[in-house]
Amino acid sequence: MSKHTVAVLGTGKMGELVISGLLRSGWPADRLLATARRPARRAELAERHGVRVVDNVTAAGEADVLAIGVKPQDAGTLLDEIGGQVSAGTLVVSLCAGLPTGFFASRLPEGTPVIRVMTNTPALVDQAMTAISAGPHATDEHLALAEAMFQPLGATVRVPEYQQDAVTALSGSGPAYFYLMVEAMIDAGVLLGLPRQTAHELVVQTAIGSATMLRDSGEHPVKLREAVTSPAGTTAAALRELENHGIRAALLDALSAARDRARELAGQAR
Ligand SMILES: NC(=O)C1=CN([C@@H]2O[C@H](COP(=O)(O)OP(=O)(O)OC[C@H]3O[C@@H](n4cnc5c(N)ncnc54)[C@H](OP(=O)(O)O)[C@@H]3O)[C@@H](O)[C@H]2O)C=CC1
Ligand SMILES: O=C(O)[C@@H]1CCC=N1
Repeated sequence: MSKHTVAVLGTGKMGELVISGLLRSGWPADRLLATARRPARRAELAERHGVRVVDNVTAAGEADVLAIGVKPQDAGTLLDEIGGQVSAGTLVVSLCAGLPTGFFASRLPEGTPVIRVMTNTPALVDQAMTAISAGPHATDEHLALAEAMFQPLGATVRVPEYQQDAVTALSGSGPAYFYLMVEAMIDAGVLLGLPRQTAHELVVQTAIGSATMLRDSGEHPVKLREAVTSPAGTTAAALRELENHGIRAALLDALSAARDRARELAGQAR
């Protein structure tokens, strides 16, 4: 795969995760390019990762894989800038929430292959969940290349593009839901009189243990929950309160809102 040159256009949080993950996986730094808007950010990226930071037009002309790391609202402007540099031999990989591959295809030369990817921030620790969809002109070879780029960052799955807004709601935004839960549990521990640091340690290790069991035991979460829930015990008392407060309904509404917001972002992008 190292024969390809990857440029990340708009290297913010996600773009930097892609670059650092590729470097950790052994991708040669001289086959990576980054672009950024602010001079301070450009200098930071060059110093931190040893990659060449160039302007968007240079990157689009030199690289044969363009990873689009800007916010959905900024993608149209970026495509206007680079459109003339892109050829049918360039693979465009969008990291953007909401934007369909057609958004890119309609602004790039006819025949440009486009792939849509939804990854998440645990890429920082090589535990990302990345869903990959083929758009116009993307072949199996292009999908394999996108997979090779994201596999070092964690797990990958191929999904039909129509599922990507739901994926975004579930795993793209998902880390934030878990962090909110952890934050609230730590506060609850403090309310019950535990020192904050102790509460933090207890909750984080419980989250890691629970996640590891979910992944490694092969058991359904219901079974794992039942094993914790003793008759007339403490867990049942807590779960009743969570249900009283509508935790399931809250999650159904929250994820629907995230999915709807992804659609709105697509509608608003120019
Ligand atoms: N954060 C997350 O958990 C996830 C985000 N995504 C998607 O990833 C994309 C990036 O998100 P995220 O990394 O969080 O956002 P960031 O704001 O951290 O990164 C976007 C970067 O793009 C830069 N930028 C904007 N316009 C240009 C341009 N014309 N040329 C060069 N650089 C430009 C911005 O520069 P400046 O800082 O100077 O404004 C910024 O550094 C979004 O489309 C988002 O939907 C997908 C999955 C998860
Ligand atoms: O909040 C967002 O719009 C981005 C996309 C998924 C996670 N963060």
